[in-house]
Amino acid sequence: MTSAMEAHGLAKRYRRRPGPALQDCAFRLPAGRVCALVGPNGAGKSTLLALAAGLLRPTAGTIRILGTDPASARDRVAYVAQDKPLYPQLTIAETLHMGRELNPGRWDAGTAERVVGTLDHATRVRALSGGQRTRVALALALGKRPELLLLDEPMADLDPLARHQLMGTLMADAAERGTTVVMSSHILTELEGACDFLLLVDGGHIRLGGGIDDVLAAHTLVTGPVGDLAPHTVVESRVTGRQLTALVRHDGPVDPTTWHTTEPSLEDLLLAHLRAPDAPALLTPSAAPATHGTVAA
Ligand SMILES: Nc1ncnc2c1ncn2[C@@H]1O[C@H](COP(=O)(O)OP(=O)(O)OP(=O)(O)O)[C@@H](O)[C@H]1O
Repeated sequence: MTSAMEAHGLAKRYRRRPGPALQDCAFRLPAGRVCALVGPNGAGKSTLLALAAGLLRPTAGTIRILGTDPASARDRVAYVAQDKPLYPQLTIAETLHMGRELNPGRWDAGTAERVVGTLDHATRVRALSGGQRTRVALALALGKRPELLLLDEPMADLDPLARHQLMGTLMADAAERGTTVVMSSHILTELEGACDFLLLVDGGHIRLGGGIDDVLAAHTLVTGPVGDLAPHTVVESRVTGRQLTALVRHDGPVDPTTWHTTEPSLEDLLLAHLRAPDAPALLTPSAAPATHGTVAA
């Protein structure tokens, strides 16, 4: 399957920042997936999205977008940055007109209008609330009919109803067109139902990558007496009295006579990894980049 995004040894260092914001990132996002990009504040999520959009250049390594370099893919990619840059003096109608002019042959006026919803098209962008601006920025992005949609905390300033409605529009549109979506967010409930792929970035590194079902299936929540969990890899463990609770990456079945096991939720998985920064990284096969000399089909 073709890759929407593929990184090898990707690093980004900012001039006024002592350490790199991203370091040694290698992963692959297959085309057609809806990817949750998660990680704590300052992890490097926005940096990764800006590199993918071609707005930043890597300090080291490469990032390929839709099989080419980010600058060459720009027509096929839409990016909604956290600060949603729009022209404040334009009206909504003029902004949508600009979208049509900038995307000849691609522009989907119907989708853009649907995302704008009931907002008065004569209103200037500077008179819109933060959430209303988000609508207009998303309308520009979806109207472009991108093959890859990069969204940096897109729903953060929307009210719950608008968020629910816009997520519905976004996901229906992506499913219909087979758009690849990468969406960063701190709201796990927002991501859990919508996304089928996961990238966890922490401290500038990719900690987890792969189909959400595959990543979850690689882990087990274990409770039982304090003891040795070998040969399983313990991501995080806590002891309360004589009881041990652990998230493990299992190596074969976990002994049911000693341990009580349950499947972790996405939240269990992410929190355990964030609390245990030294746990080894995991990329499932679908997230592993092509090795040198092979080409991802
Ligand atoms: N233009 C810049 N100059 C210097 N340092 C920067 C710049 N942009 C980001 N950084 C730093 O790079 C690191 C990664 O930032 P980034 O914005 O990518 O994180 P993030 O995961 O998107 O965070 P958040 O969840 O808070 O939005 C942070 O330590 C940040 O301070």
